[in-house]
Amino acid sequence: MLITNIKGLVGVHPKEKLVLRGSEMANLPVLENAWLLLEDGLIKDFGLMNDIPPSILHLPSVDAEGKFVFPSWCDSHTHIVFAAPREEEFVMKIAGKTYEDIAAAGGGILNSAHKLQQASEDELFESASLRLKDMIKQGTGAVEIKSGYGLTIESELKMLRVIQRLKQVFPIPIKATFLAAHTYPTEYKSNHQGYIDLIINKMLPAVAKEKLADYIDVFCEKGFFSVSETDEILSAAAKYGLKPKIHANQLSVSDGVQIGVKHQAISVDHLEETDDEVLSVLANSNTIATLLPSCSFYLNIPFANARGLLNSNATVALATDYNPGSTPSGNMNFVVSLACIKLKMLPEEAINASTLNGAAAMELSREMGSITIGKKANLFITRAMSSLAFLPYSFGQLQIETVILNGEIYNGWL
Ligand SMILES: N=CN[C@@H](CCC(=O)O)C(=O)O
Ligand SMILES: [Zn+2]
Repeated sequence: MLITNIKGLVGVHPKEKLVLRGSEMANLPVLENAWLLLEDGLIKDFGLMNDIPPSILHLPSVDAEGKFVFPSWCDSHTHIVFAAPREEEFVMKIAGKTYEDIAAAGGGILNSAHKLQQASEDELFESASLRLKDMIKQGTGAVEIKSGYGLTIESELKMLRVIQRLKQVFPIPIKATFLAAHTYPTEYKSNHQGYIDLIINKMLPAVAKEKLADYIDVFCEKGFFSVSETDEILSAAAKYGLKPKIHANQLSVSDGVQIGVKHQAISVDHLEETDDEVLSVLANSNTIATLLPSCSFYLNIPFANARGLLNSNATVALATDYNPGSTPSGNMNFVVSLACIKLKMLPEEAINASTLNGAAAMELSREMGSITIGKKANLFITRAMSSLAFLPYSFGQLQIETVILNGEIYNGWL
């Protein structure tokens, strides 16, 4: 497929650029008045319309006059396998209850776990597929999905098998993360070590045997998993080659970021509570700071200090956190808008954080995240737009006209 007359071909990073940090993130290379050639599911070549080789002019082509072509969004933090939404908690929040109040009253993650334990693998697969299709239509072309609503060995494995089926069926790269350490099941409320032993001695070997996970995650937070409990779980997971991507500093300052960096986490995610120590630990670190501004928006909690992280030369990615409790939305376009409006990221920084750095937060940036020859042809074409900044500016409005996956137009066929 040939795409011609592209007003702006966005994110033409060189092949060797696999992640961007600090001030580099403001550099988003855009080729104006360009063509793009896709072949065998990959990006084959691109250039300026003035120099288009006559030998390719006969190929079937899409005219993108006035439009921008972006690499697909890479959403590196989601929980899209769940049995039921939780809009009753939404109403409780409007009436003044906090996320912690709801969790303490048996709502929250335990509520989702209870419902998921009753659901069949097929039901979970169907509902997660619908969510994933919606995300793809909104421009997402690679995704990470976590377990963590099972909390028993059977149900955690059930969730991970659903993610494995999604991997087999969907035409986009998917990474699976094992998050049994999401909260303590009621029966282990006063026996934390009992649940940790279950994770370490029973769940981890079973997950590893079936090769069901790419990463390990822990919700390191007051009232959930302490820093030393997180340390113990990450050490055990390392024996199975599972690298961490952890939840840290969402509701309070802890040493969650420090413990993640100690274990060479791929990413530490949330960081709504970003103190100076977090900034200095992540400065120049290889661990990516993944920010989830639609979670802050929905829960009315602080927004992460993205500018502080960028000024500290950290590596910042953006993701949705799509889940039924804290972020019932998988729309990366909205995340990019919020990053500009609330995190004060420039459009260029927010787009890099949602493409190349999002891919890096799933160890996918050799194949995804930029318009680079040889990468997967997962991309989208916008409507005609006046400029690049129009996309985040027009928040809540879908500017995507055509989604292309593996070099083919996606029609929501699945
Ligand atoms: N914080 C932990 N996990 C999810 C929320 C889970 C839930 O409320 O169901 C999050 O990332 O926000
Ligand atoms: Zn999360």
